[in-house]
Amino acid sequence: MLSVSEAFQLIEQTILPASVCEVPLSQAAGRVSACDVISDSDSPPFNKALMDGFAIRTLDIQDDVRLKVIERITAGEVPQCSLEPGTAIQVMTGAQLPAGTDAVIRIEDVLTPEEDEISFTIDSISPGRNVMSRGESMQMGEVVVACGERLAFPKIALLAELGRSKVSIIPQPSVAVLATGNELVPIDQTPGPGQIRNSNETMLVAQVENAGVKAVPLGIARDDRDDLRSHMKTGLQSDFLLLSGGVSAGVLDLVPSVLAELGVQQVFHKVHMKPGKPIWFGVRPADAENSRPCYVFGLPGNPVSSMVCCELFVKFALNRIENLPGLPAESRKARLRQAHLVKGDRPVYYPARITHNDHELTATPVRWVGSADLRGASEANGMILFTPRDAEYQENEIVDVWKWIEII
Ligand SMILES: Nc1nc2c(c(=O)[nH]1)N[C@H]1C(S)=C(S)[C@@H](COP(=O)(O)OP(=O)(O)OC[C@H]3O[C@@H](n4cnc5c(N)ncnc54)[C@H](O)[C@@H]3O)O[C@H]1N2
Ligand code: MOO
Repeated sequence: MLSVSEAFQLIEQTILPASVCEVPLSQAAGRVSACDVISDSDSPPFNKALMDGFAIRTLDIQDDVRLKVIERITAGEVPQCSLEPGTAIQVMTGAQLPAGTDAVIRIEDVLTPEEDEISFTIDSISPGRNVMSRGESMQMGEVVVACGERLAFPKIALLAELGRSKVSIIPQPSVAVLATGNELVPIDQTPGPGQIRNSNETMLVAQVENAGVKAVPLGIARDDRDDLRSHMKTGLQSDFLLLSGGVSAGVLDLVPSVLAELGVQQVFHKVHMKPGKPIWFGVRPADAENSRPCYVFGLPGNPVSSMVCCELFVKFALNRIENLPGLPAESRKARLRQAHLVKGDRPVYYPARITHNDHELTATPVRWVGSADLRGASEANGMILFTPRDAEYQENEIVDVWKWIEII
């Protein structure tokens, strides 16, 4: 059976990074930049007042003084006067500092703020006080966004400051999620005898969205060739189709054969891991009707199998199409907080609480009884990899972990 690392290699070889496109900056949040962005200007573009007050030249001032106010400049205005000894220019926050001035006295620090004259004490001034110098924040020629960087709101704001109203990005892949199974009912219904709610669909949509990509739920397909075929046809119009259920050895596990009928070529089926062993992956190549390939994951129906396979393989695939490095590269080292015995011969991706403690990560396995135990896994924010071995894993050993969720 395929190993997890062989499965990663096959996914990497099969998925081609998407072509670059140019979009308005307003549509770029969350996307990956397809090029380096180099600043074409200094920021601020001029020496700038950071407080409402009076611009002065500190060198001219020897003692506590009175100065004559010769001009008033608000943000957006350009200074007209130049400073003479014994004068000051009133400035508002954001205004360009007049030539020859090098500090701003805050209006609160002026002793007698009269219409055209001010007085203040020498200790309220020093060169550069309340001033941001030209280029102090950013210099022309600096790389401010690296190719391959995800554009979160701080970088979007910086690109706006730079006037990049259009940016080159890797487009967001489209993802469809389809649950399969006769036993499933929608989550707003009460299951009848032998039935359960379709929790995997909502879970997978949330997981994909946690990776910064929108996913469209397609509902439930019954374990029936015609119903599977018609639902799958819709899903195959996306860049990714995530299926859950129907990939192991049961009489109604029809997913692989219906996918084959629809021209989806199997890349692998079954990986030596727990949970998630029956995972299926394939591709419907681009053809006359479809300009782009569709990559299909048949995720095992057990909720935690689907969850773990999505965290490992689907997220790796999403990163690959966005031309990003990703899992397994994102594994980290953590100190195990309690002894753990691995049963069986498959590497186990075990749900765990990963926390930051002082200067290191620690990992505590949650109480979990297997791939159908969603309640146990719901206490986890990540997973520990336990590779099989005879000896028990000891408390304080260093293990490989993946954090699923950054904020908890
Ligand atoms: N003879 C064998 N039996 C099984 C094997 C095997 O190798 N040989 N593998 C086991 C493993 S491991 C897993 S995992 C499951 C995966 O099976 P399927 O992908 O075929 O999934 P189903 O049989 O359809 O369902 C399994 C389980 O999950 C529940 N389920 C399915 N869909 C959902 C959903 N959308 N939301 C919530 N729960 C769902 C379903 O009711 C079943 O309880 O197969 C083992 N069997
Ligand atoms: O490996 Mo399965 O995924 O045990 O439930």
